[in-house]
Amino acid sequence: MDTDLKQPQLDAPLVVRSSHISYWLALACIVFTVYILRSSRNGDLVDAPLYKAGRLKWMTDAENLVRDSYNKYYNRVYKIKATEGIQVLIPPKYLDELRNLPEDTLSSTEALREAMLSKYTGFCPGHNAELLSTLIRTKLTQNLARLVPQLKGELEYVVGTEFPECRDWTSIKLQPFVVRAVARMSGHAFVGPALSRNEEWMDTSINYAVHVFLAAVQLQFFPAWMRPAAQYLVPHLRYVNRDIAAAERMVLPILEQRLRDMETPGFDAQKPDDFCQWLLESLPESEKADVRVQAHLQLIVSAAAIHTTTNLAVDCLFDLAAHPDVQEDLRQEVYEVLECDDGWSKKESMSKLKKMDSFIKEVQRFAGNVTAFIRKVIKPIELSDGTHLPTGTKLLTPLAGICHDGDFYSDPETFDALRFYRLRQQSADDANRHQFTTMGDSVNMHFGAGKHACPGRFFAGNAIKMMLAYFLLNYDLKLKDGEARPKSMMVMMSKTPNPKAEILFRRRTAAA
Ligand code: HEM
Repeated sequence: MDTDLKQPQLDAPLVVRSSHISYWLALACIVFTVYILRSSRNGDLVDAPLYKAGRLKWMTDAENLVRDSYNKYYNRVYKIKATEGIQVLIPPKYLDELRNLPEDTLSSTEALREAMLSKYTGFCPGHNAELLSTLIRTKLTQNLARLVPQLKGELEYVVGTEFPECRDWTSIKLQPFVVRAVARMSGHAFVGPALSRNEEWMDTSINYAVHVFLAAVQLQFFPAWMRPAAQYLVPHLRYVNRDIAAAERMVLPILEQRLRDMETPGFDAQKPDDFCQWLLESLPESEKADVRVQAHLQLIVSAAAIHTTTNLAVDCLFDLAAHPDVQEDLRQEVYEVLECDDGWSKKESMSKLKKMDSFIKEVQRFAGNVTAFIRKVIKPIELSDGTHLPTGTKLLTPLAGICHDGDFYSDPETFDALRFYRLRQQSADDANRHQFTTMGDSVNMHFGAGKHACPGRFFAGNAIKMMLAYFLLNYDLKLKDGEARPKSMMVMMSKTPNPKAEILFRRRTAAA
């Protein structure tokens, strides 16, 4: 039986449906093709070998090119000329020299501003960037255990209202459902329950990132000198502005209510525990009540959280469907940790899901992004091998190559769900070193490195574990007959699960 998800909300005009996404991706590809066929005049001042591949190939096959170039120039600094001009690829052995350089020497913010054309798209948290990361790292991460029952409630609600019953095996297009589930769960933690179930908020928080990305792609089509005028020709910039206006309109009453409540005696004892409240307590006095600041930061945090977490959750569900034996193993662990002895309400439960943690990390090794550590050189840098990186150089690490390097992973081409679980058994140090959220070496780069490493990875890890646990307890999963695990899609350097791919679900109680 093939069933499309029951999603009345998809009729709302602001939602980017998966067919629309395909349309815009196709448009983006055409625009980019024209762009890359124009000759690039990017400076090429770094003395390192250039890996040659057609720029069109970079648009569709970047993963294989990164892996091939990594192996070809093993342990050496090299250059590629991809869709964004010349970029310098840094192998793991040089990352220790770079990861902790100050922002005024090697900048993550500048690299992001350039890639997202923030001058036009407005996509940048600006002077509140550090505050944003600090609040995620402290308030959100410290509250994870307390948030579990609330997020579980959101998950049950979204499954109850939008997921088919699946009495028998039912084919489900997964990505459109998961993105809404993740948006609800994150919305609860970010903007609070009053807005997290509001359809317009859902649409806006999901679509803002897509609109920014597509606006940046369209703007790239024009040379820099034309952009001040060309910005008015870019339809997605209008959508971005519309998202911002909608967010401000929706956040305003929440903000006003909070400000009134904060004047009420006894408010502290029952104050809401969400990003909106933490911002109110931490923003500079002049910005606390400024709805433009609050709404913009809410959109930025949603953009950072929703699609990244969705992609990995979808990939995990695809891999569960492809590996029924892993389903059984993980289901048993979930049952023991969460279902017995009221585990859902215990602080340490999510970290006790060690097999699942290993599985998610292994899925990310195969399906995660192909590059990481996007940086721009602000002051010239000299690497220990003598390579000179002048001001303006754009850096990346070849993550897809690192993830399949036999020096770092035994039998690297084999998907081994319990690989990191076993490594964790080796010693107390290893128990910490091989967790999904662990960083600090030059190999675990899926969450970046150094000061700008992803502060939201603990929240993402928890949300994904909850979702997998919920599906394992309540459903069996399998691939459609005769089909292989759905392949990821490459859009320039970004890798995403196929938004149209379907797998089969059957409710376990119905099957029993
Ligand atoms: C599986 C899910 C996620 C992945 C793969 C991911 C990945 C990343 C990566 C690669 C970076 C750049 C790090 C660097 O360049 O060093 C980053 C930055 C960031 N992420 Fe995540 N992320 C995820 C989920 C989240 C979530 C759930 C949040 C919010 C709760 C979040 C908030 C941020 C923020 C604010 C930054 C910017 C940090 C800074 O520049 O200081 N991310 N993320």
